[in-house]
Amino acid sequence: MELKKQDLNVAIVGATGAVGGKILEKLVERQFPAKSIKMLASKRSAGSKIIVEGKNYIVEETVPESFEGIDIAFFSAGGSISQTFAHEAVKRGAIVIDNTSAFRMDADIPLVVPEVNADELNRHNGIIANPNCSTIQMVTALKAIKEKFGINRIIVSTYQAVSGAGAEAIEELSEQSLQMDSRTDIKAVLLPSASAEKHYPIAFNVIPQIDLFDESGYTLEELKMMNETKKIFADEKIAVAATCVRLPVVTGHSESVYIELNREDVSVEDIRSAIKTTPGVVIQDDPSSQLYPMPLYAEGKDEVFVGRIRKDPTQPTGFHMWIVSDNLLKGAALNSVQIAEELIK
Ligand SMILES: NC(=O)C1=CN([C@@H]2O[C@H](COP(=O)(O)OP(=O)(O)OC[C@H]3O[C@@H](n4cnc5c(N)ncnc54)[C@H](OP(=O)(O)O)[C@@H]3O)[C@@H](O)[C@H]2O)C=CC1
Ligand SMILES: N[C@@H](CC(=O)OP(=O)(O)O)C(=O)O
Repeated sequence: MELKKQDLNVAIVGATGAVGGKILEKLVERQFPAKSIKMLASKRSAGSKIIVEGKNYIVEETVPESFEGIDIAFFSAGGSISQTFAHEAVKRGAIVIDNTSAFRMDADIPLVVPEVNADELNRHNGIIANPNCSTIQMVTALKAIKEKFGINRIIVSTYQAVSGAGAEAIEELSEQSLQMDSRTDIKAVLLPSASAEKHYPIAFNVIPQIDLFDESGYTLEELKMMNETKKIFADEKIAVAATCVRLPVVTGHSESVYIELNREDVSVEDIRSAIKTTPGVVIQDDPSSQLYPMPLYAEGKDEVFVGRIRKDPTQPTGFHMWIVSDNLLKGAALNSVQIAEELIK
C-alpha cells in the first residue's frame, strides 16, 4: 500500500486513554504529516474534547464507518476492540498500527520495533503490531549486543509502572497513596486494585502478577515478553524467561536483565560500545557518581536508558544490566508513531 507523505488522514482508536493521548502528542510534536487526525473512543466519550497545543480535537464513537478515507489508524483500546475494528479499517484502505496484543503473534503480521526489525514492514498486509511495552525497551537495548556478540539466553525481571494498566490505574495509585499517613494500617484501609492484578492494593505494595496466569505458572505478560522477543529477533532458539512485577510507580518500566552471550571474550566496555550504536539508547552508568537509570527521570523521555552494566563473576559469558524507559512513549505511543514514520519514509 502506497502512502503519500503530506496528506494523510489519521485516526486514533482509544484516543482518551493513557496511550492514545500520547500518540496524539507524539504526532503533533514530531510534525507527522497528517492532514486530519480523527479521535475515536467508546460511545461514553463521544463529544468530549481533547486539547493539544491549543488545538481542539472532538472525540467520536468508533464504528466501522469511522475508517472511511483513513490512511493510518492507530489502535490502543484493548485487544477486543482491535479484533472488532482493525479488519474494518483495513477493508476501507487504512493501514492499522495496533498497540494491543490481539495480532502480535500472528505469523503473517509483522511485530515491529523500528530500531530492531524495520525491514519487517515490507511484508505487511494492512496490520502492523506494536509489541508489549516491556518487550520493546528490552529488545531495543539488547539489539546491538545480539548482533555483535550473539545472545543465547535472557533472564529478565520487570518493575512495571501502573500506567501500564491504563488511565484508571494511575488514578487509583494516587487515591490509595493519599489515604495514608505513617500511623495507618495499610491493609485495613486500602481497597483492592481495579487494575489487572485486581485483588491487592498497589500503593505501598509490590505485586508479582501482571495479567492472568496460564497453566504453566507464568503470567500472560511474562509469556508476551518471552514469545515476542523471539519473534522480533527472528530467533526461535534464544532462551527467554521473564518475571513481571507491578510496583507503585506512575510511569516508567524498569528491568533487571541478565544475558548470556555466545562468547567468553567480551568486556563491559565492549557491551557499552555496542549499546551506544543503537539510536535512542542512552547509557547512564557511573557507580562513582551514583548514575543509573530511574523511572522518575525517564518519564516523558523518548529514550531507552541502560545502566548497572556488570560482568557475571560466576559465568564468563554472563552480563547484568538495568534498563528503564517510559512505557507510554517508547513502550507504546512513540514506537507506534515511529512505525508510521518508517512507512512513509
Ligand atoms: N499502557 C501501556 O503502557 C501500553 C498499553 N498498550 C495497549 O493499549 C491499549 C490501551 O491501553 P491504555 O491506553 O493504557 O488504556 P486506557 O484504559 O487508559 O484507555 C482505554 C481506551 O480504550 C477506549 N475504549 C474502551 N472501550 C472502547 C470501545 N468499545 N470502542 C472504542 N474505544 C474504546 C477508551 O475510551 P473511553 O474513554 O471512551 O472509555 C480509552 O480511550 C491496551 O490494549 C493495552 O494493551 C500497549 C502497550 C503499552
Ligand atoms: N501489560 C502492560 C501494558 C500493556 O498493555 O501491555 P500489552 O499491550 O502487552 O497488553 C503493563 O501492564 O504494563
